[in-house]
Amino acid sequence: MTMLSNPSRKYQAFPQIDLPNRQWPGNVISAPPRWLSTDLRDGNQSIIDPMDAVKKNRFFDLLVEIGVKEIEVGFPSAGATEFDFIQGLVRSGRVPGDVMLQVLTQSREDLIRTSFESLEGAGTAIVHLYNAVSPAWRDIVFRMSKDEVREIAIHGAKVMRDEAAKRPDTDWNFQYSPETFSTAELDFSIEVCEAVMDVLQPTAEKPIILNLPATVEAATPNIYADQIEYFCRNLPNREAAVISLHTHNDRGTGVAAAELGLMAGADRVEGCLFGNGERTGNCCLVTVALNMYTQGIDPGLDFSDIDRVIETVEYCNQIPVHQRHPYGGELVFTAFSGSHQDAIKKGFSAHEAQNDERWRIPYLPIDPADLGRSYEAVIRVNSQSGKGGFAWVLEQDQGLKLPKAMQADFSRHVQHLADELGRELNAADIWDAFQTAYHVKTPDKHFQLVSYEESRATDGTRVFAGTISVQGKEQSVSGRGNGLISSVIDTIRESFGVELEVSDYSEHALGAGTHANAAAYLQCRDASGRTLWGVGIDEDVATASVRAVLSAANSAIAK
Ligand SMILES: CC(=O)SCCNC(=O)CCNC(=O)[C@H](O)C(C)(C)COP(=O)(O)OP(=O)(O)OC[C@H]1O[C@@H](n2cnc3c(N)ncnc32)[C@H](O)[C@@H]1OP(=O)(O)O
Ligand SMILES: CC(C)C(=O)C(=O)O
Repeated sequence: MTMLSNPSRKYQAFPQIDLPNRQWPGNVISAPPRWLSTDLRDGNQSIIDPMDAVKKNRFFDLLVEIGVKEIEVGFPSAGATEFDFIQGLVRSGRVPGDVMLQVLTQSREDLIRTSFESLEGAGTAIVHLYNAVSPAWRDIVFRMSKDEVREIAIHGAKVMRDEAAKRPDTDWNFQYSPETFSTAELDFSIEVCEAVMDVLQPTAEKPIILNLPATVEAATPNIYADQIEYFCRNLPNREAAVISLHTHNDRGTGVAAAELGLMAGADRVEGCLFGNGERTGNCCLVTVALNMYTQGIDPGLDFSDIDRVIETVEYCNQIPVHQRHPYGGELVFTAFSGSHQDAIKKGFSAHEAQNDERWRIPYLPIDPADLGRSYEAVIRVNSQSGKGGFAWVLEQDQGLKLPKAMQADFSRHVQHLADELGRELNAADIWDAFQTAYHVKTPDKHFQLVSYEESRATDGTRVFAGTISVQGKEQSVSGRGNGLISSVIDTIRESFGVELEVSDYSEHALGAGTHANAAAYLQCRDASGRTLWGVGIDEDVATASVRAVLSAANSAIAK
């Protein structure tokens, strides 16, 4: 079996839409749409084990919590589980006053009646009627003419109207979907929708929802936008209709199609959290909402604890959210590669220094904190990582701010360890490698600081006195102020024969919560001209600087 050398024998390009002077490319999304979650219907009908009432209730509560106001809760005529859940929900009193339940039904009399019965007692609700309108469905599924297919819709609308009239205590809203809209003739879809409107008599005050599905996504998203703009321009009595989008993701552009559809004039978006749904899924509501958020628009949906949302969605659907799913995936705030880590680290520093909230962190389109994620997870280190990665980890974990040149030196050790272990390095691996590389944990044969005392002279300069040892031989060291490092270096040359020449030195205080108060970094050359680094970490700066000298001396004798 091979792919076709000439696929045009089997597949044809989707025709362009004749839409002169299309407006949507110049439009911007400036306000959130009405959102409808179809997780409990389109999402539920697409999973291996449809949700039981416990899962459906848990999902429903989550949707209410994040702020979804229109929720398609099921397909009541599909069976007792669906019907009982919907009726149970209505009777439970758990549906907030500003949330509307929606149910879906084929345009068949008995199914429509069952759907109304399932909502008995609801304060307000939407009944959603559908039938497919495109040529393939007309020819293959229904084997009906256009007139007969239009008649299915008209008959369904009449049953809806009559069933609603029998239950005046509920505020009924009607939704109609010309299923397969995206592959149907536009004028025929309009004709069918107009016929449904003739029956239901919507007004601007009490509009009908016309939901225009890309039941199967068949073209680039600009074509869908053209279809929506064409529909909006040519539907008579447009003001009596809420135009709703329901995209699928067969070509991987379900979100893009919904966004362009909004630009083309739609008012409402249907979809599922994290894009669950038939085949490749529905439009992902999380992505569309957070795309808006990153453009400065409040989407009216709250994903500030996105991990909890994911936990519930994964539990209910029994499908994991992909690690790279926009905004929610486990890896989307993680940078492995060195240049990304470097840029993110610089971005966070610049962000801390600026005095406004403007978000300008390279590689991160959204602040992870807005979604309840922590910065700690941002940078991870493996063999692809550069200096920025471990420097960030050492700074976050130990408070150490390594000088640039020392980062380059330590980089060799990290690279070596990552190659050797063949896995991601965690913070403990990096700290351990650092202590080994710079002899922070000193074995017996190395230079040790045996005892020490730091005090202040009357003029305020720091005075240090202590004892160092190597291989059992002890020697006193002392010094004050800026001369301390050179006096220790002189001592280890004269007493132990180890030559060091200082080329750079820096120190800094360690932040609150770290295990010591000061860190000192010393760059030296040994007798053969090799560059060595020493690091000292201690309660006070003087002791840290002495330790840095001993650390460099240990590197000299270890080499
Ligand atoms: C695009 C979507 O996602 S639409 C939602 C789809 N969701 C579901 O189907 C889930 C729930 N469905 C079910 O549980 C069942 O299919 C039921 C209960 C609705 C109906 O079951 P059944 O009566 O056994 O029939 P089945 O589903 O096979 O329906 C096929 C018949 O319905 C007709 N039909 C399909 N859609 C529609 C429609 N929207 N309006 C009218 N008739 C329709 C078909 O032409 C076919 O007719 P035929 O038997 O004369 O050839
Ligand atoms: C019923 C409709 C809205 C649907 O699910 C689809 O066309 O995908």
